[in-house]
Amino acid sequence: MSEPEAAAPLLRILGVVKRFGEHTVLDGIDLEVGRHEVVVLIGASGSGKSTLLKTVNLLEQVDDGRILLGRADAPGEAAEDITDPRIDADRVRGRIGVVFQHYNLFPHLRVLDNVTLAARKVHRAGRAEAERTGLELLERIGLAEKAREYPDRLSGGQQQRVAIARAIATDPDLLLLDEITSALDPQLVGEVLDLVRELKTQGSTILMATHEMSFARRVADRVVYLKDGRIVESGPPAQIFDAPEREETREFLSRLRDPFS
Ligand SMILES: Nc1ncnc2c1ncn2[C@@H]1O[C@H](COP(=O)(O)OP(=O)(O)OP(=O)(O)O)[C@@H](O)[C@H]1O
Repeated sequence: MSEPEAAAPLLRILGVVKRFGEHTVLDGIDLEVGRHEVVVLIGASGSGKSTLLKTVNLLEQVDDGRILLGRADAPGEAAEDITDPRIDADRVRGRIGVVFQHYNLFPHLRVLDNVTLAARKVHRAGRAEAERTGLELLERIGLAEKAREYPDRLSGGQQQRVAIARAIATDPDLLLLDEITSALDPQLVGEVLDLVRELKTQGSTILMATHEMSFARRVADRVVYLKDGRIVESGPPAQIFDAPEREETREFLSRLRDPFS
């Protein structure tokens, strides 16, 4: 499918359905993520947030619908149907940076090598070039002095920032962040939040899932409330958190203990 207009969204999720056996986990999801937009998925445990991110990253195959991914650096170029079964999944994954709840850094590799590994594999960058870029990235996230350390010498928040640096080292078109703060002590959440906000300022396009409403409020351009695999409501944080239009959204938020501090 061709997307000639410069303003075409970077990501278009069109009627996506995902079933596990009899259980329909994504029930016709339509969602667009604009260039440089930060879209945050919220919803109860089991509502389908992670599964949606996994369909975009091709870790799960859709049962119906399509997902189109454009190029960040070439807005006029045709978006690619990444759900086309003939697609090279590894190549598509190389266009998408992913960070999960658990940082998944390689414990036997120093911080710098963790950051450069993907860049070297995906882009076949030489060691010297990858290290230069890796050090710049570590500088950007304020961890240059940890470049030669092993991950277990870093706090959880620092490890998660390294995982984010690793995800952006390949200069991906899209970043997927799945519950990246839920394994962190509350006092470490702020430093990860600051980094995500910085990425946003620098123009990254981000689709993320979180249970932390304060995080969603502070970083999202748009918040999407998912319930039972359907989008109930989507809008700017002020709408969703202060004046939700749907009763179901209001009920979900009122059940949460997080007071959006
Ligand atoms: N591989 C799988 N096989 C079978 N069922 C699955 C699989 N992965 C997810 N599910 C089910 O799909 C539903 C949605 O799960 P998902 O992890 O997407 O929810 P979530 O909103 O991300 O939840 P949480 O907030 O707890 O991470 C759940 O009922 C889950 O048990």
